[in-house]
Amino acid sequence: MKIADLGDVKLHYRDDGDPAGAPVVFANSLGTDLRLWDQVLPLLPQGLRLIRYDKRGHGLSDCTPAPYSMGTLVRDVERLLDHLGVKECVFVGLSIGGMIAQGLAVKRLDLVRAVVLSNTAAKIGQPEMWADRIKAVNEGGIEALEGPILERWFSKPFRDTPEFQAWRNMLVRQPVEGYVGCCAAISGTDFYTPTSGLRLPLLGIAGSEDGSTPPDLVRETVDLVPGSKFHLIRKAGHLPCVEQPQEYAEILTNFLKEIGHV
Ligand SMILES: O=C(O)CC1=CCC(=O)O1
Repeated sequence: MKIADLGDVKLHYRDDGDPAGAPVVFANSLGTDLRLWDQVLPLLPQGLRLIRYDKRGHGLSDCTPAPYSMGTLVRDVERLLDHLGVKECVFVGLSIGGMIAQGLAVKRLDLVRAVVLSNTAAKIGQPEMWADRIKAVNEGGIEALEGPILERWFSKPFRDTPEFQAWRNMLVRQPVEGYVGCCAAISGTDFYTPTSGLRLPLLGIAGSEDGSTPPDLVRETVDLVPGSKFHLIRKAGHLPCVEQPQEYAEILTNFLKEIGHV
């Protein structure tokens, strides 16, 4: 098991693939851990260095007291990548992971040469909505909201599969502190202006059934950066890397090839 001790927080991460290969870094969504990418990584080309991590309050990383700020979450991965000696990675971020991707790209262009913004936006939801969610989860646990969350995460057919139950388990076992900590970080984030200034290769990915960050919202952010590409995955909700891993890996592979990362 790999743990990076960053002083105020210890982060759990995995560093797979070719240690000398071009790095690709993956950041997970709210309420999920690095297993989010389990089905995609084996389908990517050989020769890449594949790094993923559990953000603060999630998975096996430390769960520090809420609330968190987006600045803290960006600084965590910045320090993790410095610790690992990573430069010029392709950063793939899903949902809050995609917000972290935007924040990191704006701050550290030496670390990020291209971004994949999956099921994310420069701004997700309104502060009132996040305040309601934080209150509901603090009072009733994640189970209080699991139904609507899982409906946003997955398309109806997927919710009838045995695999669905495992993802539900991941969600409801998520520590409340880490969950509401990250809700606060999302609530306080509006990256429209900084993201508009980015000039780097960018691929946007959306899921046709995504109830959290619908395709039009993802597209709006992707279009802030001239020359960006956009791909809609059908028959998938907020987590297309889970529902359609083959297509997800294919789109990502094509992008990595186009920008000469493989
Ligand atoms: O729970 C949701 O609505 C999905 C989600 C929003 C931000 C994130 O990271 O996941």
